[in-house]
Amino acid sequence: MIRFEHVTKTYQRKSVPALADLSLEFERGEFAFLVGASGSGKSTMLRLILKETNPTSGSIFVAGKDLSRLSSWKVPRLRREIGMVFQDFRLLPTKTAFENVEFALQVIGTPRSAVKKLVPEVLDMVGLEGKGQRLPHELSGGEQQRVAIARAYVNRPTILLADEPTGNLDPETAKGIMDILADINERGTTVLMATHDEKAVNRLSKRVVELVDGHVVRDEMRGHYRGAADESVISGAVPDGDAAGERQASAPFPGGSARASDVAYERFDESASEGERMGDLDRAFEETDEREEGEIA
Ligand SMILES: Nc1ncnc2c1ncn2[C@@H]1O[C@H](COP(=O)(O)OP(=O)(O)OP(=O)(O)O)[C@@H](O)[C@H]1O
Repeated sequence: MIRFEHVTKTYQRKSVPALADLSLEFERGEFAFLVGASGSGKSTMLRLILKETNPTSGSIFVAGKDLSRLSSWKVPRLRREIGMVFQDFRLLPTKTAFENVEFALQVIGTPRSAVKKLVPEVLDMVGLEGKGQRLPHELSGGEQQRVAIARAYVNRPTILLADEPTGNLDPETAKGIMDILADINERGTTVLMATHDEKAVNRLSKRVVELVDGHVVRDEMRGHYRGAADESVISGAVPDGDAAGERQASAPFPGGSARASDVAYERFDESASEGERMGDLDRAFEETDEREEGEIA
């Protein structure tokens, strides 16, 4: 369903690759978490799947298509097969919950009769029955994320990508959101979720892929948020060998060895590039202007 073959991605003006020789496959219908420190490459993986940006080298296959061979006019069609959910919801503020979801169908030319049927159905599915006429600011954070999920799922994408969807939510609200994502996965959609939400990962017990500096350091089928190496860091034990030492030095989470200054720099870089990221749904269907990044498409 999604395959990365020796993918390296180096952004312009960066000496270190965001992803380095990454090879990984996600099967149809799978639910996988991407975990790792800020700047480890999780969002870059999601952007590559959406063809928002291109790899520097290597190949990516999504739903049977080699993205490097996908002509630009076919990119919107690719994105129709992929729903996307963000940490900050990205709803259109002047449109109601119903209209936000409706808009996703309108831009792909769905007939009015189908829109009328599908929007209430999906709003019910995410637990928003009776709240379709509310504007985003009249909804709680959890409810806004439900609208965003409804919008991403309304045309039944084969893949749902979620970038820290519970990052702005309290644990109980986050749990509700995770239940919806699990339900969507049960219905056959492949779900890939980048997250720092330890509880969500541990509760669902799905595949966990951990990235450190653009490398996969762990890939477990029924994984937990922290791997065995992280636990040894927390308990103070120092693993033997260079690789283990290096891994520990890059440990993403509390344990005494996370490189706080590096993380801060990465966050700074990210905020600089925030404008390049995918915005509201209307922009999501537009072609990526790779020239802004100075990349060769
Ligand atoms: N558009 C961009 N231009 C330049 N560098 C970028 C861009 N996007 C990401 N990077 C850099 O690529 C690296 C990986 O970033 P990425 O956003 O993929 O990490 P992440 O694991 O998703 O982080 P977070 O958990 O904070 O979302 C970082 O060093 C980051 O600064």
